[in-house]
Amino acid sequence: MYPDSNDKLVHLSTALRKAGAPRVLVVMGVAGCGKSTVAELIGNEAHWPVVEGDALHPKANIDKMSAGIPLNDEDRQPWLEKIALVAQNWIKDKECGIVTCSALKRKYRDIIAQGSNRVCFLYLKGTKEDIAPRLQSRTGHFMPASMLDSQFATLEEPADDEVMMELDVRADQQSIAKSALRALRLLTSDQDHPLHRACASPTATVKLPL
Ligand SMILES: Nc1ncnc2c1ncn2[C@@H]1O[C@H](COP(=O)(O)OP(=O)(O)OP(=O)(O)O)[C@@H](O)[C@H]1O
Ligand SMILES: O=C(O)[C@H](O)[C@@H](O)[C@H](O)[C@H](O)CO
Repeated sequence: MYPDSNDKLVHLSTALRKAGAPRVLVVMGVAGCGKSTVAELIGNEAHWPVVEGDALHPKANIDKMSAGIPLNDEDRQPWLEKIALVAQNWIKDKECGIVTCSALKRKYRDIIAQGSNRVCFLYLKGTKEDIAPRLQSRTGHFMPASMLDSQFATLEEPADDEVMMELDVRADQQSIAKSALRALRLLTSDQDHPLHRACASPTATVKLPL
């Protein structure tokens, strides 16, 4: 059993527990679930670089989403390939890094991971009711809140045989990031692993969702 089983915010897949500590984190989930926020917090704490996946979209995709039209597989293909390149370059160079990407379908995640079990998806799991208010109150972003239905319709939640960790979006962002990093660190006792660069306090408290 996963050693930190008291932490209700995280759930590790069997594939992740088998694979051990990853080198690349893909923070995934529907629009507005908190990918950029959580990726930045983990990146700051672990001293890993963060790439914002939205910055890799072709302009046509941004225009389409801004107009309230959901992307299709064909639209997403070149974008996913760029994200895959970012992830695979880190692995090839024996580096670590974090990239944000909605990665809504399993076949998208397969494109990114390219069969590597060093790539771990951090899935920010929440319901429409949890996430809609965040999108509605967010300003200055191209993604209209009206797109949330299509995001959920497209979403294929990652399964237990994928290298992934589920995180509960109902918690505050600091707790989510802290829980994720602590769980990842427990996957390796090798203190030279880049996950241990900035060690979190083992007694850090975790705020549970209401
Ligand atoms: N755990 C959280 N609790 C409350 N609010 C949060 C949490 N995480 C993020 N937020 C807020 O929700 C909004 C959406 O977060 P963020 O932009 O990080 O999501 P995202 O998944 O990156 O969105 P997108 O896919 O549209 O780029 C922001 O205003 C952010 O401050
Ligand atoms: O796959 C998709 O439909 C898109 O990538 C979106 O999810 C956005 O990139 C992003 O989340 C912006 O809000």
